[in-house]
Amino acid sequence: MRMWRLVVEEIPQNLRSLAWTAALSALASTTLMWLVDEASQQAAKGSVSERLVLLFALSITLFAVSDNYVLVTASQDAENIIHRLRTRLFDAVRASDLVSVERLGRTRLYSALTQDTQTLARSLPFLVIGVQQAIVLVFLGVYLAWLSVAAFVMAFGFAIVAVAVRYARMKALGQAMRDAVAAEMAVFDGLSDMLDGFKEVRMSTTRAEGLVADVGAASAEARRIKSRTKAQWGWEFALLQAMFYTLIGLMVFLVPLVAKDYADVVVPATMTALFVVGPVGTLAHVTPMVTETEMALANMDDITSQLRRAVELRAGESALPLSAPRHIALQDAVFSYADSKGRPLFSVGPLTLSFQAGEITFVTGGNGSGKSTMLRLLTGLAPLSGGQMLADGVPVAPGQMQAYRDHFSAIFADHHLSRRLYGVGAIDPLRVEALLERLEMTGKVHVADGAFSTIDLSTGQRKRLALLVAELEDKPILVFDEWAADQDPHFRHVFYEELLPAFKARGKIVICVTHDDRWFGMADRIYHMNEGQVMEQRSSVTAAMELQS
Ligand SMILES: Nc1ncnc2c1ncn2[C@@H]1O[C@H](COP(=O)(O)OP(=O)(O)OP(=O)(O)O)[C@@H](O)[C@H]1O
Repeated sequence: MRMWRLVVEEIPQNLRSLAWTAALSALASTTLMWLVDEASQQAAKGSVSERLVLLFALSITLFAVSDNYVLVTASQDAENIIHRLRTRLFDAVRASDLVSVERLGRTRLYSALTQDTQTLARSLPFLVIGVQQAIVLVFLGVYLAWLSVAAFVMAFGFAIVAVAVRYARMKALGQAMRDAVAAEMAVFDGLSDMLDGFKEVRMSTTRAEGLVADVGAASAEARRIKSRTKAQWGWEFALLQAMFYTLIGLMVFLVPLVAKDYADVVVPATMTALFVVGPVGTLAHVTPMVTETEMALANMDDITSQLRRAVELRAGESALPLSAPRHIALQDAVFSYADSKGRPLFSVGPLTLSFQAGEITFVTGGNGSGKSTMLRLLTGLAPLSGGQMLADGVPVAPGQMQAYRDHFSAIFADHHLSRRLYGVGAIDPLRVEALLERLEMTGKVHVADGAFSTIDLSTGQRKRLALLVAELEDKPILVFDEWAADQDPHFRHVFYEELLPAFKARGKIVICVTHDDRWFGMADRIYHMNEGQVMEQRSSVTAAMELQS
């Protein structure tokens, strides 16, 4: 059972104290039941002793204190477990490759981090209570068996049937619950579409209607499945209550037929049966949570292991150092996107390209020709399925991949700008000021406490801030994927004629995906891509000859 394994692995230090306190709390509730029984018998004979009252008060205190400890510890442990699972998931995402993360999709990752962790937070404390109530049942069972074996067989035969029926029903509902989760995911997908594409949705009534209809249908499906399962729960709940009354009936009508002493056996047995009802009800309530928790854990395990598989393929990536290269290249590099069944979709290669320090290389090509895919390979974000990656003429070893990636500052077409300037070390305010001025962003944004004052800016302005971060990072290789496409003509000019040559003069390897043919003359080398293949249109030799002529 995943749940048990998780608890044993994650919170071994509290397991023993939890078990002891749960047993103590169970002992206190059983003592309470026995005291009620004793007190009623004493009351029937005249008066109740003060000792019983004192014991009663002590048992209640013990019960309250131990129950509180169990609940608080279990809830805190649940949060600890969730924190560790989340951190593990973050680490797995971080260490995985881009293709695996894209294949999983945002919706699945979000739902694991929200819905599944919520299920765990809700159910883990209840499951501990379930264990505690099971201990109460054991104590009650011993007491009942001591009173009357017949009463014990009736009560516990009944309890086992009640919990088993509930568990079997929940197992049968497993598929329905999985369908409900799938429908919930479709709702999440629709919500992402609506929020990410809010402008597009707002701009078209028919698009908005289509989207809302789809989300509505998914939500209605989730409602239909959940209502159906809840209707069944309703019936089961009513049946369970009816069974409890039947149990009391058995105690008062059947037990007297087999027990000799009515006052000493039937009354306490009926009382005990009444106390059995609570724990059995709790167990019946908690049992479905086992299925829910197992499903949530299975989903989180599946996601983590999918990501880990990608990590294992590239095990030990961050182990070896790699000094800043002056020359990088792809040699006969091959890569294919694959669908969920592993069938190849778009392929690139074999690609052979090289990039030199102190040179500007442009990569051109039509939409969908494979430029961004080539950049993913060159930057080590997607794994090569053939060929190799060279740094200073030497193949980059698997153990050097992270060190290799760390030499890049890349601004991809879909660049994400964080407000905080992560990983740039100590920030020199004067240098930041100068950079903001150079990027013509003075007065619009400033940097304070390691963060931009705002990133609510235009797309072009955000890309300028990304360039500022790249400047601060001062890495030897710079990659710009259609960076200038979002800039105005004036700043395009600044980019191609001032910023790129400045990077080149500082000995950087500059790689630029661009459609701006007006500035093709600025490149030392131009590669053109077409349907996943590459050809060199201008080498550094031809560029030098062009300059001379
Ligand atoms: N994550 C992905 N999964 C499957 N196929 C993909 C994925 N990303 C891109 N592709 C496919 O790879 C092909 C090349 O895409 P790529 O983004 O590399 O082209 P590009 O030259 O950069 O295009 P553009 O100029 O439009 O940005 C496309 O036909 C696209 O269908």
